[in-house]
Amino acid sequence: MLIEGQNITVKKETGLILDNVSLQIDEKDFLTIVGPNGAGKTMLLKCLVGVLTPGSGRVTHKPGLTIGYMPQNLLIDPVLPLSVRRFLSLNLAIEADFLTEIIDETNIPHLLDRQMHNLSSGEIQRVMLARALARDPDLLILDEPAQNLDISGQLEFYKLLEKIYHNRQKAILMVSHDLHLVMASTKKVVCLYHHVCCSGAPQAITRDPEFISIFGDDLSKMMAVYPHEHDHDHFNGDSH
Ligand SMILES: Nc1ncnc2c1ncn2[C@@H]1O[C@H](COP(=O)(O)OP(=O)(O)OP(=O)(O)O)[C@@H](O)[C@H]1O
Repeated sequence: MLIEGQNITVKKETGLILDNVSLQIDEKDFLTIVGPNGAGKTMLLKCLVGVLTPGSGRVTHKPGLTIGYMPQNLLIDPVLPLSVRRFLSLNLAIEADFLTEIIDETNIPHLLDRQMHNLSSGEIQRVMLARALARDPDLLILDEPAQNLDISGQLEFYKLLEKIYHNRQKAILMVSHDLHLVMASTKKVVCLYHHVCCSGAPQAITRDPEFISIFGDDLSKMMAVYPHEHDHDHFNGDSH
């Protein structure tokens, strides 16, 4: 077990945001949290990371757990000069060889001398991912990492994430609205709407009545058809 959240409850003046949410992340898990806007996904990640203390409930970390957290938004002061190179090592003691490995893996060597506030959304996400990886985390936590990217940027980012997952064999916990794009790599999906509505393997969850009632039948069908096992080879340019 890497993180165990038990009966996490968060109340704000606006109402009950997390209601008795329990969730466990194990080694090598690839877990994606889905849910409508305002469902409490970011709040749950913050509780699990430990930057927010829930009103009640408990979060337990494996002793010595290292987390690489990639938040939803990075606020960079455009007046303050901050190069990518500097951003990557800010307050971190990293071995040069390891940093170079990560820079290559996330395909950002050409960005090192650029200013953070001049990067495109896709470039920022790769740099943020590199920064999260620089701590050599046991668990990578990403909050809607592809939200500002166009469809090809999303595909590219999730492909990179899948490569990192396979290369490093570390756990990933992610909030994403792009379940159709991460179905193939995600091992488990948790559908959150203030409480855990349903959870399970992505193929199974898309048939769950609670999931369908939240996301609609069309989306569920779209996701359900996306992953399919290949029991045949492709010839003649057939690319399905
Ligand atoms: N500090 C706060 N005080 C009061 N309410 C808050 C606070 N932070 C978040 N909320 C509210 O809690 C609810 C859940 O917010 P959260 O950001 O966790 O949702 P989310 O599921 O991540 O949404 P999205 O998909 O839009 O990012 C929202 O209604 C939000 O307005």
